[in-house]
Amino acid sequence: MEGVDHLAFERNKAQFDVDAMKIVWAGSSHALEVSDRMSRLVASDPAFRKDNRAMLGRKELFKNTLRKAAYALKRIIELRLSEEEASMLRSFVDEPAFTDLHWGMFVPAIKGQGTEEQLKKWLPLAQKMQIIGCYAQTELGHGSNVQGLETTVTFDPKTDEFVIHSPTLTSSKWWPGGLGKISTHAVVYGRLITDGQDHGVHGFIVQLRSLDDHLPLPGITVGDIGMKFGNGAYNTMDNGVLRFDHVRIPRDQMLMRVSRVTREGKYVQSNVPRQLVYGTMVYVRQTIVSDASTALSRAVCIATRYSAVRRQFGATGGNPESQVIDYKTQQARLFPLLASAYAFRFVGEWLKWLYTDVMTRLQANDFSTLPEAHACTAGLKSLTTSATSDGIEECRKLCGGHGYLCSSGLPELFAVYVPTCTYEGDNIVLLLQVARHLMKTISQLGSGKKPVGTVAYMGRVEQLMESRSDVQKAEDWLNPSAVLGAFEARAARKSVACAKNLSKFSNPEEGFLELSNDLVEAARAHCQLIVVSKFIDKLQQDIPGKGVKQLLEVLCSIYALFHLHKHLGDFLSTGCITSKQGSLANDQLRSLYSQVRPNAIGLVDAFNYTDHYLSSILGRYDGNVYPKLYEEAWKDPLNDSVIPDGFQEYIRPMLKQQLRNARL
Ligand SMILES: Cc1cc2nc3c(=O)[nH]c(=O)nc-3n(C[C@H](O)[C@H](O)[C@H](O)COP(=O)(O)OP(=O)(O)OC[C@H]3O[C@@H](n4cnc5c(N)ncnc54)[C@H](O)[C@@H]3O)c2cc1C
Repeated sequence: MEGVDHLAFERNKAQFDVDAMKIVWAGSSHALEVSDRMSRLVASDPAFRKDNRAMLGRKELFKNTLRKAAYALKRIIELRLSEEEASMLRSFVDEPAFTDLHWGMFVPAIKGQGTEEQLKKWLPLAQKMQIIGCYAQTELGHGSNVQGLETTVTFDPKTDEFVIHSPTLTSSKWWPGGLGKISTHAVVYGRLITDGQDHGVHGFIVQLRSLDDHLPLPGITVGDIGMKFGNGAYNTMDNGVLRFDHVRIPRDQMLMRVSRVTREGKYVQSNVPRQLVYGTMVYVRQTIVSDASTALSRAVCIATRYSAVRRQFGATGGNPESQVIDYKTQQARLFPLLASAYAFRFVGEWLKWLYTDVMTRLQANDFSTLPEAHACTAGLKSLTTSATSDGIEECRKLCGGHGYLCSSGLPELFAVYVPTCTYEGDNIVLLLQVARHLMKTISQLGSGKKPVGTVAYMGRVEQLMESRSDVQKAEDWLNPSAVLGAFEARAARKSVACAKNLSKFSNPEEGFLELSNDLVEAARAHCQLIVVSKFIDKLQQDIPGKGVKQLLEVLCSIYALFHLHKHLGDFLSTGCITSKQGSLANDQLRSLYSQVRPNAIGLVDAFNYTDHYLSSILGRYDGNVYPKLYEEAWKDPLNDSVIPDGFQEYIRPMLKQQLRNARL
């Protein structure tokens, strides 16, 4: 039935002001207004259709992406959209494209690493898309280990140029998005060599293709690296391979904000501190954390709506069967993910603040918070993207068999999302960086250096090593200080245990390698503490709207207690809580799930996603799932004919026992 809201009875159960929650989710009334307007603009324009994406061949799929990118830019210009509106519009088009790397990596790299003159020259071209850029760092042989990159960039003082070369097969650039077929330019990372001396890896702006006929420039071999995981998904992106054969670029195309090469070929550090470039990394990782909340909330929205529609078992006395959302096991899998989506939203919001704070301090030559900010963005990127990838897959399972259909929207969402665990820093490598920071923090405690920011709790390490939770009944776990105390003690104790074990090794690096699993766990505990504490901080703010704050408190407790329950071994083995207190936390969780249940649909409606953006029959706003699933099946190309192509040649001979004579 068209026009009927099959989930109206669920929406009526909500005990809070959904519109007010929409504002909290969006970040402000203004952000909600813009995102609502942009998402509707995209949804109502047939040019942005994407429901057929999983069935398109690679070439058609890719061409379609190019058309959408060009059309989006046309609309942005026609409607004179602001930068904020344009970026929202692009995100609602919801198709990975070369533009993501252009805006998300190429432009920020120039902004972060270029001099004033370079900004003046390159940014206007990039902003109008008169040039299209990508970010070419990773090589076939090296990704995580950036210092292992092999591309050479040698200064030639005779011509005042750099010569870029790929000396080995493994030095081929491999993976950069937008590189394969589209980018005209790239920020290329290679080893800078002047006068025979290797100065390590630096960034250079390199033109790859002609701006007239798009052919690769002399000495450049470039192409796409091939199909990737899933249907549709990230195959809309032209991840590329690139080789240089002694390609020459002018000297002023080295990104020279922090170091430069003079006309005479001298390598000099500028008076701009090297740490400034870390600002870009903090920015990029902060957007990845915000995107994690978006991807997870999409999956959760689909799984929650479908769980309210889907009924299995339990029909009694002529009543319908039970909605699967009423099963406690379904709630215990789904609601922590719902809570995580909100938790990641708020930690992402906080990271935005952190980025501005870091930048302000950097401008004032204050680098004191930088190592901490760097470690914390690395850790949060790792934690949120891993949890989101696992969460999307869990949502697919929560939707049973139908979740496996592309029309559920979940397989493509998963396939698009999972590489986030790898790019912008492999998640394990990042946690190891966090662990290094934690170990350094502990080693400096004795020297009187006060830990700042998210490691400030380490300053109370002596007290945290001794503390005991005073939880006596289940409701005590609703007290934020009880939760914080347990998470801080667990994180501190895990780190201290690692530091103690490390000190037994005569060679610290050997110890670090040997203990890396424990170090990763300590880093994870630290990052979970950050998410919990930022959620709690958010709740200290004035949050208007009937029942909004109360529900957020419920979600915050679910996030914390779910992790406490999941990692109970940590909390018990470090002696932060007793097994009785662990079991009280579990009791409290059950009660919290019951409080979410009537509000579940309202809480996912608050994400304010259009059906176009969700692209899921199971997650339709109106809950009209079955007729639409049935309709969708008939659209599959296999159903174009009643008898499939291949029947006469292969199946008929089988049925008629004539395989021996068949031409196979
Ligand atoms: C979809 C996608 C898009 C990408 N886009 C771009 C782009 O636009 N530009 C670009 O330059 N690059 C891009 N990349 C490349 C990406 O940044 C790298 O793949 C990433 O940095 C990981 O490096 P790697 O592939 O070398 O993995 P590896 O480092 O080889 O990882 C392999 C395994 O080794 C483990 N490992 C590695 N080092 C350590 C260690 N020290 N200790 C313990 N374990 C370790 C890892 O955890 C992992 O399990 C993209 C990648 C993907 C998948």
